[in-house]
Amino acid sequence: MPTPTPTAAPPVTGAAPLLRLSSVSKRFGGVRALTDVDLTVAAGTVQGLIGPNGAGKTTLFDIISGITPASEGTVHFADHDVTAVSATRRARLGMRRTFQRAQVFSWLSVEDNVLAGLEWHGGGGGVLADLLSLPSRRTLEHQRRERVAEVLEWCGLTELRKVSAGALPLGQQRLLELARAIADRPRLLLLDEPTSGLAHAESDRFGELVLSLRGEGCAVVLVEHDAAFVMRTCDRITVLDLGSVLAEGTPAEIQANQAVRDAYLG
Ligand SMILES: Nc1ncnc2c1ncn2[C@@H]1O[C@H](COP(=O)(O)OP(=O)(O)OP(=O)(O)O)[C@@H](O)[C@H]1O
Repeated sequence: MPTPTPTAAPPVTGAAPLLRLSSVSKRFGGVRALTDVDLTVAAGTVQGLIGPNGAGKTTLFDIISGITPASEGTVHFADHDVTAVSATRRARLGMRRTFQRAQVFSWLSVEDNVLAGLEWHGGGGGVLADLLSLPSRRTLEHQRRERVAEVLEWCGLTELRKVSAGALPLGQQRLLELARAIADRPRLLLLDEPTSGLAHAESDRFGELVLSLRGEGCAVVLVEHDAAFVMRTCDRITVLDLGSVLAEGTPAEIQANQAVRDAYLG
């Protein structure tokens, strides 16, 4: 069956902020990695985060996802103050993240990788329900399998579903990581250098999938070094330099910003 081409829907406008960072700073000993960073991301929009090496992008991602605590400032997500909330709890609220180095369970099949993205809600009755194969458990299992099939089709991975994830080339591992991240319909997706190491066609496809997610109301924040990808995929862009926000605006505004050109785009 041919893979359906995801349609790039327009951004959802007028939405309340889903993610809001206020005056976030981060120190590592004597190193100031971030200083007074504000960031607001609405549902159904794609926000790019760019800046030179060492600007603080990864640190900001770590703070948003809860891997690293901020030294100062607050993080609000989905109407909750999550500043002091664990990464696991943030994930339960609907936050998902991919990493600079694609992280897949290499020993599992492609479809089991995506299934793993759904498993963590628990099995509706636990081990006992499994042992007794209760109808509620069978229904849940069926729904999960259906969702996995849907996501694999959407990411163009259906024909590879039985293949070990570790045997996939990088481009398909990135798609698989995305498939696992979106299986549970996240509200916010954080993508760390999603096109790194991808061929042009793969990166184009990745961009289409991101725009399609946006059309479904998912907010996406992406750190990316490929400026062309950022310009065509993002609704708004935040430029970090030396740990501070240098500029924020639409791709056109960022492209025309002289300070940004000097510091980053050249
Ligand atoms: N765990 C740490 N301990 C000490 N310093 C750190 C730590 N993590 C990051 N830094 C420093 O914080 C600053 C920001 O680093 P960060 O990795 O967030 O930048 P980046 O924009 O993601 O860079 P790149 O584009 O190279 O990935 C750098 O000066 C870095 O050396």
